[in-house]
Amino acid sequence: MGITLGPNQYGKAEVRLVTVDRDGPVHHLRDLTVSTSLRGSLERTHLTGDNADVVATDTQKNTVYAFAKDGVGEIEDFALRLAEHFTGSFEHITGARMLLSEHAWNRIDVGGSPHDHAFSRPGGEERTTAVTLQDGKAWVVSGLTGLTVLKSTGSEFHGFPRDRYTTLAETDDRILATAVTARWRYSATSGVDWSRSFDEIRRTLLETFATKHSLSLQQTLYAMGEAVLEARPEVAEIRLAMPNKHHFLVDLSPFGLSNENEVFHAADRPYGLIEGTVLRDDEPADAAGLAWYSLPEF
Ligand SMILES: O=c1[nH]c(=O)c2[nH]c(=O)[nH]c2[nH]1
Repeated sequence: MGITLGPNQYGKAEVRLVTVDRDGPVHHLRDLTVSTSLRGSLERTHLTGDNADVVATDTQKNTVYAFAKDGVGEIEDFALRLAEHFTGSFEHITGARMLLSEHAWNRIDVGGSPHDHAFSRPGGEERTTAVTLQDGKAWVVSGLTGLTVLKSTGSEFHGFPRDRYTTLAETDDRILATAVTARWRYSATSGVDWSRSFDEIRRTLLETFATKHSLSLQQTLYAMGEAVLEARPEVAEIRLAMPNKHHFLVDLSPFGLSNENEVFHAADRPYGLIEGTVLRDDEPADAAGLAWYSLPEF
């Protein structure tokens, strides 16, 4: 009984591509996950390890980023462009399957107007509360998780120490993106319009993220907490956990292309994790230890 190679395909799965159309002050953002698969006469690599017919998956990934430089357009058109390129350029590649998904972003509303370069991702967000009642005392710690936001400019990061392990380039213009987890402790457990308070705190967090020019995510975190405490007297203390969802500029120079903050690799992990508490001067940090005990993230 003979053994033979059946149907097969190979490619780069889940290329995380973010593009920013910076033609003017109003930026247009696209966020895609692209998976490429190529099919064809691929017996040689499977049966003998001869890779003469194998378009490396790394090449496929680079092609996705390089093609994005010309603009993505409709995902159907982008997928067709890629498929036609792969099948048209390599003799042994006779088929291509491109799987694309697009992740939606909405403009953040600031003072009733859509912001030029700050976005939030719809969905995935939760409103939370943790009520603790012990020994006759009560605390309400409310919050939100999964508030995913991104600004395509207005963020810098430089001036950090350099040692022999530092490779990060300084930047005066980068994408800043995070998924905010916020928990705030109310100074009272009655007489608060919980719903209105939540809406106003959320709005303040979003507007501050959008409008505060950022020199670090830490600075943005503090500014967001400070703005909430300034605007909402019912809040005694706010804690924020903000992962730095890195967007790395793709080096397109090997392909003879420039990249002026247009094409990014949205990295999944590792991520920076910036956490901090913002509280009032007269509020000792551990005044409500029981309220915070064992809450996720804090
Ligand atoms: O805003 C930032 N804060 C950091 O602490 C940090 N560290 C890093 O590598 N990038 C950044 N960005």
